This record gives sequence, structure tokens and C-alpha cells, in this order.
Amino acid sequence: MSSQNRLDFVRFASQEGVLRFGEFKVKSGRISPYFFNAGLFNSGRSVGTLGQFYAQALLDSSHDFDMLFGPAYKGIPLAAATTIALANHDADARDVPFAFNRKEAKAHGEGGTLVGAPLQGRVVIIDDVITAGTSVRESVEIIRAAGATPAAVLIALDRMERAGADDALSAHSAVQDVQQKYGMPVISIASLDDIMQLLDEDATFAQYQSAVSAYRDRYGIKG
Ligand SMILES: O=P(O)(O)OC[C@H]1O[C@H](OP(=O)(O)OP(=O)(O)O)[C@H](O)[C@@H]1O
Ligand SMILES: O=C(O)c1cc(=O)[nH]c(=O)[nH]1
Repeated sequence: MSSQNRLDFVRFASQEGVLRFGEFKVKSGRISPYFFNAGLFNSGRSVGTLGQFYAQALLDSSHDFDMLFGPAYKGIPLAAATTIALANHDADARDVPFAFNRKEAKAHGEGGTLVGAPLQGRVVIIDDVITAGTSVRESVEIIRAAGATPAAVLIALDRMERAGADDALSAHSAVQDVQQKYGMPVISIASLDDIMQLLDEDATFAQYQSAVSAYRDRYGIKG
């Protein structure tokens, strides 16, 4: 993904109200000066554009893959939107199968927890963010149990944040931990670097710059 595309993405997320600045408690308990709420990509046009960004990030990564897996719940529309964008892509159109899971097994009809195409080949896990890596771990287990291979993770935003308690911060982010633990790449459309660039370039956001910089100094991965 070019730096212009990444910047376009954070601008788009901000316009959609998905990326907001202020004070937000995140899953780790930290008070973050920004928050990315992917649930607010909630109209046809918005999800359509989002799918195009995911598809482009995946194609630009040049990783080989056979299908997508979207973990419930938010991964489900992401997988669908991205495969539609891949099918309609200008230069690299491809009809890619996708699957997703149910959080609770269905006890009637076809039953089970897996929906969509059979899990096979190299599977890209698609989600909005990685916080502790639980969703990726569960997805890896589901994909391996089906005899397929988890090939990469595709997310919207890498917060580039060190894991762990304030007095025992890990040297690595949750994204880096996932890459190391499963030996597969994590591809992100954009990262905290791109948010910082948006704050730098757009005077409307100037008031948030110092809080985001301070948060990054405190919790951001080094180097
Ligand atoms: O890395 P993790 O610690 O797993 O956190 C990230 C996951 O958490 C959220 O989903 P959640 O599990 O809350 O379910 P949802 O998609 O139903 O909101 C998010 O959409 C990711 O899937
Ligand atoms: O860390 C989180 O909980 C978190 C941060 C963020 O920006 N977006 C999100 O959905 N979760």
C-alpha cells in the first residue's frame, strides 16, 4: 500500500467517524487519545469503499492466498466486502472464496459453526484490529482443524502499541507477537504512523497532535 493510499484510508476513516480523537478507554484499560471503531463503516457505500482498501492492501502485499476467513462478528462483513472488491478489481480481478464462523454453534438445519466456502489452501484471516491476539488465535485453530493453512492476517489499523501492564511493557506489539508466534505476516491498511501523518498535515487535527505523540512515546513500539 503506498503511503498516499494509507493516508487516504485514515482520512476516509476519519470522515466516516470511524477514527476519532479524544479520550477513549481501550480493551487494555489504557486511555487512548484516538479510537478506531470499524462498526461505524455501516452503509453500503462505506463498506464498499472499505472493501476496496482491504483488497488493495492484500494485493499490494503480494502474498499468495486462496481464500479469506472473517472471524465473527466484525470479520464477516469485512470478508464479504473484500472478496466483492477483489472480484471487481480493475487490474487483478479474482473470484476468491470466503468463509466465517458463528460464535455459537447452530443446532438445527446445516448446524455447526462454519459458514461459507470449505476452508482449504492458504487462508487469509481478515479482521479490523488485533488487540491481544485472541481472535487470531481462535481463527488459526479453526483453519488448522479444517486442514487448511493460515497464511496471513489482514487488518485495517495497526496501533503499533506495546502489550503488557504499564510497569511491565513488552518490547513487542500484539501485531509483532502474532507475526512471531504463527510465522505469518500481518498486513495492515494503515498504522499509527499514518494517523500521525494525518495530524501533521491537516490543521483541523492540530489540537490532538500532542496527546497522540505523548501516547505513542509512552506505549508505542520502538524503532
Ligand atoms: O486481538 P483480540 O484481543 O481478539 O481483539 C480484537 C478482536 O476484538 C474485536 O472483536 P470481538 O472479539 O470483540 O468480537 P466482535 O467482532 O463480535 O465485536 C475485534 O473485532 C477483533 O476481532
Ligand atoms: O484496543 C482496543 O480495544 C481497540 C482500539 C481501537 O482503536 N479500536 C478497537 O476496536 N479496539
